[in-house]
Amino acid sequence: MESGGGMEVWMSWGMFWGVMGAMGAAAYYLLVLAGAAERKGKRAVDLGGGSITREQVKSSYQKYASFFEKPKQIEAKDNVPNFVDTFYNLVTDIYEWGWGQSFHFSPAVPGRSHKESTRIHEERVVDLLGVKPGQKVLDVGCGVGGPMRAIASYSQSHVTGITINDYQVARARSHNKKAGLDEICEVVCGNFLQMPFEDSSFDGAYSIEATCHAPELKDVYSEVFRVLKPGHLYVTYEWVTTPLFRADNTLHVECIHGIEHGDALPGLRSYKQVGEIAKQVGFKVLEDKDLALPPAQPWWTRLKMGRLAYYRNHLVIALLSFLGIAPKGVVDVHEMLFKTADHLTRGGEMGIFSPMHLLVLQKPEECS
Ligand SMILES: C=C(CC[C@@H](C)[C@H]1CC[C@H]2C3=CC[C@H]4[C@H](C)[C@@H](O)CC[C@]4(C)[C@H]3CC[C@]12C)C(C)C
Ligand SMILES: C[S@@+](CC[C@H](N)C(=O)[O-])C[C@H]1O[C@@H](n2cnc3c(N)ncnc32)[C@H](O)[C@@H]1O
Repeated sequence: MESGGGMEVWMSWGMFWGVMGAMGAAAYYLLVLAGAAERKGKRAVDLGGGSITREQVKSSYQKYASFFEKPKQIEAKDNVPNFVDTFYNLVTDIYEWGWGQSFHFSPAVPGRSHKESTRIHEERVVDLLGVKPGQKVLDVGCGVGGPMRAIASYSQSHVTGITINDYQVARARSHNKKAGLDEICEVVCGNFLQMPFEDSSFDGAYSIEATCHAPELKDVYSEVFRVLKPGHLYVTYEWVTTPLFRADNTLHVECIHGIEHGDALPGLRSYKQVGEIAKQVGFKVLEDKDLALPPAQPWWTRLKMGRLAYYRNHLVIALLSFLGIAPKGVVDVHEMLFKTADHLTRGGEMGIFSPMHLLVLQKPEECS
């Protein structure tokens, strides 16, 4: 009897430590190892609220969400840069953790990884701009500088990036230094609607999925026009609705509103509008086409394939938040991203939305 009882105790202790060990390993995997698209970059335990204090994350998220309540504050033009800055405080860490240092989409390239496809989409900008080593290039809305580093090392040009978010400036500078590119990559905190640069001072300019945040596209295009040297080029990848979008189709409208809500957009423009605005500003339009159209492979497959990982990420974030490691509001922010991933995927599948409408624009030579 006694020895049987001893055996039971021994077995239950064994099971206890076994379960504890398994839980510890699972927690280590979830919290430390898993989920980082860039393994050496952000880790789940480092997720924060950008320049916002931990305590303010929840209220900042609520403030962000309230912009879309009626009457929509997002419609007041002057509020937009501030609202976009708040958005990037909330999402920058999650983007880096779950996507990488390039905050944009790219067409899937058969046989290539996401990282390689991203790089190909970025290097295409250099090929289109035709910039030479040592020339000065402007990155309009640079994020944490993934594209800037790829473009600078591919072209050996000097790239200056501008972003409204000072947390991104710090992240981008730190990444530039780590990559040994800080001599040719510079980052400035500022508003691309009023840029702190001299007239006609850049040999080339580009924007990747950034100008969609401008309340008036003509304001940012006019600024790029001003700072670009005459005869030189501006390449932009625009978020637009495509010719398949129907304003009288409820499904389409809901999908586009979902994209606007989860991505801090004051209102998506149509593919037609972007080219027209460029012309109004004075640019010569050299190319105007949707890079998402076949034969390009779908850009949204990466988003769709990630679904399982997003559930795991949600679990990790909820756990970290419960343990007081991640700020409370991060769960809400992640949920918002979760929903927007769905809207973006549906927009891609229905063919009503593109995040890569290409414009190659030239400032006329006679403009001095
Ligand atoms: C150009 C913009 C951003 C484009 C993309 C970089 C981001 C758009 C949606 C983001 C994401 C959605 C789902 C997230 C997921 C739930 C999370 O677990 C991990 C991060 C995501 C994959 C996240 C990553 C970045 C996006 C793909 C806009 C804002 C103009
Ligand atoms: C989706 S991110 C893209 C970043 C980068 N182009 C990339 O592909 O990684 C959009 C960027 O535009 C910047 N942005 C939005 N509105 C801005 C404004 N008014 N002035 C300066 N930057 C702005 C954001 O801060 C962010 O860095």
